[in-house]
Amino acid sequence: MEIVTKYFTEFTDKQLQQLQQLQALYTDWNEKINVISRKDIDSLYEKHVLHSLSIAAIFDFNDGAKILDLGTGGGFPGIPLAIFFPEVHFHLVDSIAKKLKVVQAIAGELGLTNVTTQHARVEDIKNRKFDYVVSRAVAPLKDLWQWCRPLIATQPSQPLNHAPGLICLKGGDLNLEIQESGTKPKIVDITGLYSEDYFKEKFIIYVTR
Ligand SMILES: C[S@@+](CC[C@H](N)C(=O)[O-])C[C@H]1O[C@@H](n2cnc3c(N)ncnc32)[C@H](O)[C@@H]1O
Repeated sequence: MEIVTKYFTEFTDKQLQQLQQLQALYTDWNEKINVISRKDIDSLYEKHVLHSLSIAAIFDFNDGAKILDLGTGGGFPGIPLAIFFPEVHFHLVDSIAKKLKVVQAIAGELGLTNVTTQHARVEDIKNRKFDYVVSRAVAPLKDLWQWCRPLIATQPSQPLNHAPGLICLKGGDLNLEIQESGTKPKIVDITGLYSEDYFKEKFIIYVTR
């Protein structure tokens, strides 16, 4: 938890309480339904919460913005971002129902009223538009962009701080993946955001139309 407040200092008491609750909630739920690898549970705040919040360090989402978390798994990056941005709406989607059961329960126990969930393959979602799609560790950029492009608003409901698009967390050498995606993303190296080794060669990839 201290590792989060070392870098993010503007939390309200309510947000701090929600962040504090995460360790116990994930530990409990993970014993019933495995959503986080056992070795990662001990580094929940570093590898999952801080990594998810790197999006908040770069993007200042407007109140009222609508965000889809594609392949949220156990709720990353969606849950930490929903804590950080209580006025932004997060729709957390995954193709595995039991993972969403955990996410729904955790969002409920945290009292997050800005989170909804949907059990679906994202490419099957029709007639919905979002200002942004966020995603971590789900698929190659080519697939992510193909799946989410139809879901990204061309006419956002309000002026946005950043153009609508896909914002994904990725690591390692991404040259080939980006080349194969046919996109020209903005690449933000987040290594310098935090001093922990885990963040070496970690990037935010931002694709707009
Ligand atoms: C490796 S997990 C990552 C989970 C989470 N984003 C994280 O970083 O901890 C990938 C997740 O993406 C989901 N997924 C993969 N393809 C998907 C699709 N087409 N639509 C919805 N969910 C998908 C899987 O079910 C799985 O839960």
